Amino acid sequence: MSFYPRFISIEGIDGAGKSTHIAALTERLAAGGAKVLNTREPGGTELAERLRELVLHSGMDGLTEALLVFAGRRDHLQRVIEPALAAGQTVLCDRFTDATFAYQGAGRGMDLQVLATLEQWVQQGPRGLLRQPDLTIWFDLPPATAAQRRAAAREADRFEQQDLDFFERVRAGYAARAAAAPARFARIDASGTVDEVAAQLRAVMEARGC
Ligand SMILES: Nc1ncnc2c1ncn2[C@@H]1O[C@H](COP(=O)(O)OP(=O)(O)OP(=O)(O)O)[C@@H](O)[C@H]1O
Ligand SMILES: Cc1cn([C@H]2C[C@H](O)[C@@H](COP(=O)(O)O)O2)c(=O)[nH]c1=O
Repeated sequence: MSFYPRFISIEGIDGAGKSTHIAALTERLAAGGAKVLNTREPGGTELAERLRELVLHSGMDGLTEALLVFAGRRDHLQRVIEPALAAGQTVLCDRFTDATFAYQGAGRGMDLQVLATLEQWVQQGPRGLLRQPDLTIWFDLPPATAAQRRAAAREADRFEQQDLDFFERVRAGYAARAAAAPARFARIDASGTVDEVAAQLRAVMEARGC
């Protein structure tokens, strides 16, 4: 059974093309009558944006990264995401917890059970339910292609400086999360042209009634 998704996350390895399509996705949702809140992780609140700066630019191990992104997520959920959902808004979030399982879990080798415990603690929603996106759009791209696109676009942060093996593991981490939650995940083959990727995205949204 499918239902109108109000909490939507966008995922993929760095350079997969998420940012390129978020504005059009926002417009589509708004044209359908949704009041859209655009946000991102790490980040989304003043505190979480400060943690983002540390995670992206200061040296630390995988556990420290995970603790900081989950601390930021807690603040983000409490101050921004839960109030927006309670007010009937649609939340469009550039990355959420699947990124932690992919980057800190698969990429850095953090124990997935530890991440699952942190996820349970941090994402307790109303009535004790685990807060998860209703829909996760995964832009899937081979790491070599993503690296070429990034190189042409901008200066690399701590994650973007990682080698192709790291991004192969991160990609596999996303694939594992998608396999574990097939109803929530929609995979987009991001290797085509911008127009081809946009057409896939439209098809995903149509299939979800958006
Ligand atoms: N389908 C495409 N074909 C070729 N280039 C693309 C395509 N989609 C995006 N790009 C380009 O690739 C670069 C990375 O795209 P974008 O910034 O949208 O990725 P991203 O997933 O948001 O990355 P990050 O998560 O690291 O911020 C940009 O220069 C963008 O113009
Ligand atoms: C949420 C989250 C993110 N990351 C990493 C993934 C990216 O390399 C950066 C964010 O950069 P973007 O350009 O905004 O996509 O942070 C992570 O390692 N763990 C997380 O939970």
